Amino acid sequence: MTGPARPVAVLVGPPGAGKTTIGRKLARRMEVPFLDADHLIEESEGRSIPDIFASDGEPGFRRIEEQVIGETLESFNGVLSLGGGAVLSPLTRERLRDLRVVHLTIGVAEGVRRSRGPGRPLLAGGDATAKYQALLTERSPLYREVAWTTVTTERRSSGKVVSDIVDRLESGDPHRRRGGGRR
Ligand SMILES: Nc1ncnc2c1ncn2[C@@H]1O[C@H](COP(=O)(O)OP(=O)(O)O)[C@@H](O)[C@H]1O
Ligand SMILES: O=C(O)C1=C[C@@H](OP(=O)(O)O)[C@@H](O)[C@H](O)C1
Ligand SMILES: [Mg+2]
Repeated sequence: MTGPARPVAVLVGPPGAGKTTIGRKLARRMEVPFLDADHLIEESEGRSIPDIFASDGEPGFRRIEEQVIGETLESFNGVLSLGGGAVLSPLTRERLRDLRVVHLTIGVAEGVRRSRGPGRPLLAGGDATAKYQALLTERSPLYREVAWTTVTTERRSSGKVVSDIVDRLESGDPHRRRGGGRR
């Protein structure tokens, strides 16, 4: 008997940590499908993320995000990358419990640098570093709460990061370090 399809891995972490980039490469490496929650939201709404923030505000965006992630987690069997703020929802955190959740980390300076541009309304305007730092302070405990494993992307190529994640998923050991076994 087979249970319901479950995601192979779910990627969480702050903006610019590399969830979308690494998630796509991880899926390719593992030969499973890839989905990005922000893309699913844009598709189902027919609007861009900045447009949704502008017309519905952050609370409106969070409601849509929670619903889209919930639906996807029920049926999807592949790699799913979430948006950086998805873990703010207690219901989403509950739904992530017992899944292979990969927490990608990044330092403030590099995180800010990688998150520049019009696509991320939460960090637009004002002091991006202060905003990013505040966001990390609020969310770091939440990322840690849902994480099965944690991997840094600071000064590391996406290929290396993907290899680490694959090693951990395949061995079932969330603390496995490369070099200690199969490469
Ligand atoms: N390991 C990495 N090293 C350097 N740059 C990266 C790395 N991973 C992602 N990036 C770059 O950082 C930016 C943000 O990546 P993205 O995958 O959109 O992050 P997220 O989805 O976590 O916000 C992109 O320009 C991407 O090319
Ligand atoms: O951190 C956040 O609250 C957000 C992060 C974005 O996704 P990425 O983390 O993929 O940039 C996107 O969901 C939206 O702009 C809100
Ligand atoms: Mg992303």
